[in-house]
Amino acid sequence: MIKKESFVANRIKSIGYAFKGAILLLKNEASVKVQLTIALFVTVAGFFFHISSTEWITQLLAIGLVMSMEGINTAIEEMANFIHPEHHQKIGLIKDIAAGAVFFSSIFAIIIGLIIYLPKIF
Ligand SMILES: Nc1ncnc2c1ncn2[C@@H]1O[C@H](COP(=O)(O)OP(=O)(O)OP(=O)(O)O)[C@@H](O)[C@H]1O
Repeated sequence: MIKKESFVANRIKSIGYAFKGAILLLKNEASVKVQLTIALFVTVAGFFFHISSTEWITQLLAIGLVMSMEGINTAIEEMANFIHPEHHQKIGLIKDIAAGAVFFSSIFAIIIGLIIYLPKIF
């Protein structure tokens, strides 16, 4: 029983740390702020154009994927700077690869947005 309580308490603590991380990203990362602004914009567009449940799910998945990728990219950048603050070709490569992951998710999120909204606009 004590074990179960500590498990639940630990899970609640972990959610607290994750929430703190999400707030840090939203406060400090310019790209996350831009992504949140775009997310709010397309959410308003979703209500305006009365998109379907499937379109909402796809749109929310795209938003979640891009913002999560950006968070992981930021964590990798922070870790790289901490481990090796000096200029190094390998650090540059690591950062570029992490940024490439964000690029992939962003490109496909844009394509999803075009598939949803282009037929409704034109
Ligand atoms: N320590 C380093 N050694 C070698 N190249 C680096 C180093 N730091 C950054 N670079 C290169 O500069 C690019 C930009 O690095 P930076 O850390 O400013 O990332 P950023 O994408 O501009 O960050 P943010 O997303 O926070 O604006 C990297 O992708 C990498 O090519």
